[in-house]
Amino acid sequence: MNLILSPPSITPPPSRHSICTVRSQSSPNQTPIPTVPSPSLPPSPSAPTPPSAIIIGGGLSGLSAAVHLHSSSVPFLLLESSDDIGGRDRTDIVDGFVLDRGFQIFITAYPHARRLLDYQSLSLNNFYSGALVYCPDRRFHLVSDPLRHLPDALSGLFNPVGTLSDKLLVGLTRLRSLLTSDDDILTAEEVPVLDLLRRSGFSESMIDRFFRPFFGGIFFDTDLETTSRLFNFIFKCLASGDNAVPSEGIAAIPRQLAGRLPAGSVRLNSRVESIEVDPFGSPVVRLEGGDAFEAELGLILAVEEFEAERLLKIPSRVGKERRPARGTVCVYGGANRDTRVYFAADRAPVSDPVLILNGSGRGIMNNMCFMTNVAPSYGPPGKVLVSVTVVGAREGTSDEDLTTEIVGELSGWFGKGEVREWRHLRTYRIGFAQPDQSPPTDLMGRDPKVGSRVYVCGDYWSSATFDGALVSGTRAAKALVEDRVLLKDLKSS
Ligand SMILES: Cc1cc2nc3c(=O)[nH]c(=O)nc-3n(C[C@H](O)[C@H](O)[C@H](O)COP(=O)(O)OP(=O)(O)OC[C@H]3O[C@@H](n4cnc5c(N)ncnc54)[C@H](O)[C@@H]3O)c2cc1C
Repeated sequence: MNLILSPPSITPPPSRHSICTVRSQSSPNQTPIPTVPSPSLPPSPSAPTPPSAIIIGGGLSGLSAAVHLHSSSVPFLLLESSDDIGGRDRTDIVDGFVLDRGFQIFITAYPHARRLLDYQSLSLNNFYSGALVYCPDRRFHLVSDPLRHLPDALSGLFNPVGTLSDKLLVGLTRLRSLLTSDDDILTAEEVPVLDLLRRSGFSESMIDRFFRPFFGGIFFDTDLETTSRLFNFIFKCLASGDNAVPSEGIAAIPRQLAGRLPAGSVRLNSRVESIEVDPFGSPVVRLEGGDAFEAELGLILAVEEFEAERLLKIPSRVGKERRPARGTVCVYGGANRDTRVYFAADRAPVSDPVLILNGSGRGIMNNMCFMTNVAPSYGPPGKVLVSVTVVGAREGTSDEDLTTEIVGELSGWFGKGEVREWRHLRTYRIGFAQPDQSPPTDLMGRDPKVGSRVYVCGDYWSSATFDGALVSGTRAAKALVEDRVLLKDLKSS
């Protein structure tokens, strides 16, 4: 059944029987889950529970929706298919090293994150404001934020990472972004980042040595096809905040949100197989295995774009041309691909907490970093965590070949003797890192309400950033709460 009903209407649902627990069809020993029966499930007479909203997906968007519902006293159940919350923001501990599932940087100036998260308890560790660029001359050159590292910026004015005028242009772009409101940035006329940079007057060497690896690493898009709106938004956030990682890894962010939720409101290992609508007009979600939950108060779909399309049975970008996916990422909705390789070393050849970019035009590494320079907690005492990012999942290359290639490149950068002792820890291949964000985009966020009591959120619904995911989840939950208030008013009038 197609769940996208247009236009959405708010009508009081017919009165119904009492709420009951669902009967598990798959595992009789499982603890009963509070819900109401779907049309095909006979109502159980036991354990009446109050009606609730359902959230599908425990990534940042689902969790921020959950936090808002909870603060609005709307009971809910969050269903997450995997074995933990966090979605794309998860962290593993391997041999005492803290490994984020893909290199991720949290920008403290993200406007919604600022309001929602408690930064102090995340114990953030900042990166150097700038980057070290490995250039075609086989040497490292520093690009620095002049407002935070003036002496470094001055001494780098004539280095080969772009021209003097490029460096002045960076300052100008920084100033312009700070003077423009977020709304204006997110709704401005848009072009691909590459066009914007060329039109702005940046030289090809500045683009190739700095912007391509830097923003290409952020968007997993070294062709720089991503929208200029997102570029300007990120540029502004970088100019007004810090790049950081929590001491306990990126998963500390979703964990903080989950920590605010009532006990029992999150159910893991619960993959939603389908969504239906019951005779009362309530969405009913059915899990793999047969359990069903009625979303009497509303359903918030907080899954990846391709999964939302599967569950809603329609393309999410209705009325918009479907953009070709990059590389072989088409199966995931035009998302970019990302591969991460971690190495462990006894000492880091660079001691600063700086991101290192591959501006040489050679090799497969896009950027790398000695994570323990940024956050010592990322490694056991006396050890260094090295992380390397390659844009694209490189599916045709085995882990072993990839590691050999990267070790060869690192040896060229730092010397064979330095790299010889590094030990491979783990490789993450992430087929779906981010949705395609090339123009046309709607980064202000689309209307989360897509049907009667059905709301959608997720990074693809606004911007593929932590902030975009968080803000879209809050918006979906707000829409659900507002509809409930309207519904109450209608009932009482
Ligand atoms: C490697 C990598 C690096 C990144 N770096 C940055 C960065 O530096 N800065 C930045 O701002 N952003 C970054 N991002 C983007 C950011 O992580 C995402 O935009 C954000 O986490 C998306 O959150 P979400 O809730 O929209 O989706 P997700 O995190 O994908 O959450 C969706 C959840 O739904 C669950 N789910 C799916 N289907 C079902 C189902 N049928 N039933 C139940 N549950 C289901 C999934 O298991 C998942 O937990 C990065 C992403 C990756 C992968």
